[in-house]
Amino acid sequence: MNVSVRLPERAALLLDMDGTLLDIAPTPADVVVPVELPLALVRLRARLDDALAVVSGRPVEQVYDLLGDAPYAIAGEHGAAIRHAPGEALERKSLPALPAPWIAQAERVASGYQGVLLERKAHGLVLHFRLEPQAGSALRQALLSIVGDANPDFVVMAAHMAWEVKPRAADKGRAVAALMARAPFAGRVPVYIGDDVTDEDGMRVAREQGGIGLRVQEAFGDAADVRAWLAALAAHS
Ligand SMILES: O=P(O)(O)OC[C@H]1O[C@H](O[C@H]2O[C@H](CO)[C@@H](O)[C@H](O)[C@H]2O)[C@H](O)[C@@H](O)[C@@H]1O
Repeated sequence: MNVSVRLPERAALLLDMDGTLLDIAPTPADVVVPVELPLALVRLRARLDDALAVVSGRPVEQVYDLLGDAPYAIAGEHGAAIRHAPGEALERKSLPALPAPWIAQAERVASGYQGVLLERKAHGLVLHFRLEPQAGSALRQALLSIVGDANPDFVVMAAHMAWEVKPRAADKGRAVAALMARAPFAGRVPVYIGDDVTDEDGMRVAREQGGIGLRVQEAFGDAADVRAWLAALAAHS
């Protein structure tokens, strides 16, 4: 794909991870980080005076394990936790705990399928059905009956071949706002790139702050195209 996206002057890059920087893999543990990616991010980070963040649904620790300090800041669990700078302690939002009976119920649901994975997060859980796609709608119904469709604290959110129970108060829009309020992001033009439902909040806040929100599928094609674009930008740094 011929990508013609131009980075504005004084941009801040806010990048989703799975499906944007990394190709989607059969399971969350199977993702592969191409060797060139951290190198390109490090060069871009220098060009942007450190204003480069990864904003992920994964816990911050997992993003760090995969990308190290290539991104200056990392927002994890859809903004529930933010590491604002390399080596800094995590800033955690005060969020409700996932009720223990929900976890037990979700475990029971997952155990009814061979190919369904239950992923736990500090304030949520995910049922992955990529290995058993036909389970998708039954899993959604099961989670909705566990959580309810109007719970004030938690929501069942669609993700790529997965359903996630997450706190309503954690979203990528709030993560972008929190990042953009501090150095080295403050005063820059946010450019948010993402591919999933959860990324729509990040794109919206980037646009509200005078920046750009780009959907991978429309602006680039796929994650390999995003990486090629980042590598080209880095090469011209
Ligand atoms: O916000 P992101 O960085 O894009 O993270 C979103 C979710 O990514 C992971 O799940 C997704 O990617 C897996 C690996 O490619 C894939 O197997 C799965 O089907 C996708 O849903 C991760 O496991 C979740 O915790 C993230 O919320």
